[in-house]
Amino acid sequence: MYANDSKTPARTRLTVPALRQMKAEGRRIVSLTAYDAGFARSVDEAGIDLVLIGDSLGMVCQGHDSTLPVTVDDIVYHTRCVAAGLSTAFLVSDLPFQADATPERALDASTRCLQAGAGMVKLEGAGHKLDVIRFLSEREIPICAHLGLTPQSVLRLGGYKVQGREEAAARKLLADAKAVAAAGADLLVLECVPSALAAEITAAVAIPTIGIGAGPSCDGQILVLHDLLGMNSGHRRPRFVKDFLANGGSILGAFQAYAAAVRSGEFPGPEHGY
Ligand SMILES: Nc1nc(=O)c2c([nH]1)NC[C@@H]1CN(c3ccc(C(=O)N[C@@H](CCC(=O)O)C(=O)O)cc3)CN21
Ligand SMILES: CC(C)C(=O)C(=O)O
Ligand SMILES: [Mg+2]
Repeated sequence: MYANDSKTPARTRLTVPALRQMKAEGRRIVSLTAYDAGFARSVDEAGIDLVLIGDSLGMVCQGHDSTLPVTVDDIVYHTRCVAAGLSTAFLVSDLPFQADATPERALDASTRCLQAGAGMVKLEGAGHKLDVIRFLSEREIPICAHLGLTPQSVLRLGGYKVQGREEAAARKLLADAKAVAAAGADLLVLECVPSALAAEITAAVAIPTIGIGAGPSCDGQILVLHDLLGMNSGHRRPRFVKDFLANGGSILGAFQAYAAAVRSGEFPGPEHGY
């Protein structure tokens, strides 16, 4: 609809090589979650580079207190909805809890996500997930790894806490980041890790890093849609969240303000990091 508007220059769908090129050129990758076509259209119009169908939908759409209840069917449904609204942004689908437990299950779930319109799937962790990343990568499935605070591990972590604060944990995270890249990951989300560690990891890997609560030095930033719109009511607001609707004036204005703040390096500020 907007792609053919005479006032807007024609834009084409971002690709995996284009994302890597953005890292090389120091252009920040502006990312946001979305769960339906209406918001996807606005996100696209605002020029957001990457949209994630996050398993955070279990919390913000379904009302659970973790991401564990989310199923592959849920992710596929929301991927279809978002894909119907997007024309430019790169689309990534989260593999939900245990959909990546074995390479075969992950291949099955990933195929469904890509057939529903995603261009990449995301999975949490390293360890045995390195085999999964290798398996998918060898089968030409683009993969985003996710390290630091991995919400699907909440039962063992005992809550949503910053990861990699101690020296040994920081070294482990850096080694895991290098390992997921070597296994074939194309992108890496770093969630809730000290800013200095995220900067070190970003410099150490060739693939782009996308931060959430990981400071300003990542190659891109991501937020949960509802958080950006100030809709985190009922929960204590994590430090990395900023309400862009408060001064954005409209939903589209909030997305544009977020994109501009990430591209200029103004967001995240020191107060949003650890
Ligand atoms: N709405 C929403 N936003 C998110 O960012 C998000 C979800 N849901 N659901 C899945 C996970 C859970 N996330 C969270 C939730 C809480 C904190 C949090 O309160 N963090 C503390 C850190 C405390 C510490 O260890 O120092 C903070 O104060 O920021 C962080 C990430 C990120 N993801
Ligand atoms: C916060 C992002 C990275 C995520 O995994 C989600 O929304 O599920
Ligand atoms: Mg997720």
